[in-house]
Amino acid sequence: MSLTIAIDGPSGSGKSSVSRRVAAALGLAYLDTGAMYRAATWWCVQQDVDLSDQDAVSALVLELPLEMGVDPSGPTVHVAGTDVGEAIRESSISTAVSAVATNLTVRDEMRRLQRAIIDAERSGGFSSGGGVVAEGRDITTVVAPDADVRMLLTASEEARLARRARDVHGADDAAAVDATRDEVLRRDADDSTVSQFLVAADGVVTLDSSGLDLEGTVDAVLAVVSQVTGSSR
Ligand SMILES: Nc1ncnc2c1ncn2[C@@H]1O[C@H](COP(=O)(O)OP(=O)(O)O)[C@@H](O)[C@H]1O
Ligand SMILES: Nc1ccn([C@H]2C[C@H](O)[C@@H](COP(=O)(O)OP(=O)(O)O)O2)c(=O)n1
Repeated sequence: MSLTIAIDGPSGSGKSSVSRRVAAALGLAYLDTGAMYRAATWWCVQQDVDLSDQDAVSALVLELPLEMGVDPSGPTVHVAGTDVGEAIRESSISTAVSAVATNLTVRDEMRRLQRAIIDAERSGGFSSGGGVVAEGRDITTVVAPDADVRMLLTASEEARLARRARDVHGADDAAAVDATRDEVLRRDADDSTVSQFLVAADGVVTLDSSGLDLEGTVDAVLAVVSQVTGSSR
């Protein structure tokens, strides 16, 4: 049986880490849609385009030579044959990505690509039975509102800042948390002008991971999947 799981949430809520593990546990493909917006941003920066020039950014992204690898044990992102998996996580990209992700032509194109990948995986790409865990900001609402399981992963601002500070600066003291505010809070504010990921839409199950560790959050998602699908696969 093919299974599509859609997970949205703000920065640092744990979408990527949790979705990847859920996909591995269920033998499904894993699609990180945020990585696609990051790759588009990397490409525009590489091509020296002014990110505030909406037309120039749109034109470039419509030709984006992007390839997403969806194996949860080693997801990959290639642009024009270059492995950009690490480069797209740099702070310079995190700071710039919302300018590209709020461009509506870019969003249309990214959604088209995301639906194509999800559809291909539904009918058996990575997973023999077919299926995918796709995560981002508008997967439950716009990209795959027909997913079998739709979840909003949340966490308190404090937990999200501390997690991102540990990831980026290796510490969660006051200075590290402060240095992370722009990457988390300003970005969420900008991103939420074009996507609704702070409150669950109708039919979307909310999971607050503030008081859970990674393993506990994965287990909680798997429990929701079992409940919704009526099987533990
Ligand atoms: N309960 C939890 N759920 C998910 N991630 C957690 C949890 N506690 C700590 N973390 C850590 O927080 C970070 C979450 O980052 P990430 O998965 O990139 O979030 P997002 O994709 O939502 O921005 C990871 O380093 C992860 O290991
Ligand atoms: N479906 C999506 C996924 C991500 N985005 C945007 C919002 C984010 O600022 C960037 C990067 O997303 P990503 O999930 O990598 O962000 P995190 O750093 O994990 O919080 O892309 C989006 O607009 N729609």
